[in-house]
Amino acid sequence: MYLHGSSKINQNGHLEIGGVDTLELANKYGTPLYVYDVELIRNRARGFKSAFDKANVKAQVAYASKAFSSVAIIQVAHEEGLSLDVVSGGELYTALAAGFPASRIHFHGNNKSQEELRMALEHNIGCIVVDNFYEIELLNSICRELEAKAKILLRVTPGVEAHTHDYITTGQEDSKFGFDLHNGQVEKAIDQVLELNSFELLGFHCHIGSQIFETTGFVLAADKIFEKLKEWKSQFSFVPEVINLGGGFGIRYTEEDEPLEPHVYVEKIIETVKNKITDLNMNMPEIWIEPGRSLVGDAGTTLYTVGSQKEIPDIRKYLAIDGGMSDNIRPSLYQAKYEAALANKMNVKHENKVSIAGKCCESGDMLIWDVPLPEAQPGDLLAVFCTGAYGYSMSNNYNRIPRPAVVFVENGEAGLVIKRETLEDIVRLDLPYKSKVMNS
Ligand SMILES: Cc1ncc(COP(=O)(O)O)c(C=O)c1O
Ligand SMILES: N[C@@H](CCCC[NH3+])C(=O)O
Repeated sequence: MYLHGSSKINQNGHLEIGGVDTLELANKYGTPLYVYDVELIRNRARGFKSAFDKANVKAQVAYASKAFSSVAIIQVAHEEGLSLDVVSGGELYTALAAGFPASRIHFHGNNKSQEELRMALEHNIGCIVVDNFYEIELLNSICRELEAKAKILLRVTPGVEAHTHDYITTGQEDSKFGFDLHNGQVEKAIDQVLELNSFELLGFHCHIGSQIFETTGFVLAADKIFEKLKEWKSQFSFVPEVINLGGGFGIRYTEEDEPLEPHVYVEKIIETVKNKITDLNMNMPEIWIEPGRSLVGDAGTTLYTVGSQKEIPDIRKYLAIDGGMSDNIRPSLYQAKYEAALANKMNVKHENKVSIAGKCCESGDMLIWDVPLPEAQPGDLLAVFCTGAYGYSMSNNYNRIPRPAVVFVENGEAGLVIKRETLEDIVRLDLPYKSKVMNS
């Protein structure tokens, strides 16, 4: 059994995270419960940051808050000196509510609304990552109205796509994001933004995919961008201050995954950029990266209470838990794989294969197929590991199931950071039809 970060088996044979017994957590806060190992998040953040510091390279490590956004995690990101990537007014609002410095917030998205762009400008955020021609027009008109100047990166699509273990390079990448690097779109965008007073162009951004286990894709993407920088230097007399190579660094969900340490990705990126600038006789740009999953993914564990079981002789045993695709949609959406254990029976051999079913009214609501566990009883506590990224952030109220609570643990202490939704919350936004008709 692989235990991440500070997780261990304690004297009672229970799973302990951050020095806290998970049974105590389940008793106190109920299940399903997301538990985050804060020390592990801090270590990951320091792994990325210190690799830049050691090389004496100016950098920003921006936490991609889509992986898990809440006031508390953003406060931790701030404490660790990270920057922040947001992709919506909601994520931006959360960041501001957490007191995150606006100057270190970067705003992404392929269809930012007028309201979102206005909010970003009014708070004078650090950078808007402009995605398309419509956004150039829209942002320009809002900048004029507010008499503001926007610091921007242009998002480019380099034609490198990571498929976790390998890469394809395509002439013209089929992506909804960014300006294509190969068909003149980027040149047209640079030309437009350099002409307009509304913009201060800092540089370029690209993101090649997620859950990537090698450095090859980042090197390929940097190669392609730097090839172009040479042309743009003579064409526009423009040399970027910032190159943002996105996120996508992989983590270990199961034994099939073999991620690299954060510093390995960073060192390779620095080496590549340094070689390129020497070739081009250019100053070293600031390097920005945007890890999401690799900061919070394996720091998250979901605790569930075991309920019903169904055995189909010679076929399969189903074990149902008190959550499912409403709190973790990744298995249904991406056939994502996870490992699990019975948190109250950690020293009992995990050797009976069972399949973990959620409680939603959907046959596809299966969390894990064929996972080895001890003989389980109703009331046992199931821990599903590595659920910290895109778990809570993609949770939903399917079947009107309230979303779980979230707890942070560190140094033997636990703190509730997101309350469990209640049944009252479920109907909070509902209005009776008849009275609405009568009142209107
Ligand atoms: C633009 C951008 N930056 C950063 C990320 C974070 O990716 P990950 O969570 O894989 O690090 C994503 C998501 O894939 C993204 O689209
Ligand atoms: N939500 C995806 C990753 C999306 C990355 C954001 N662009 C996942 O859970 O793996």
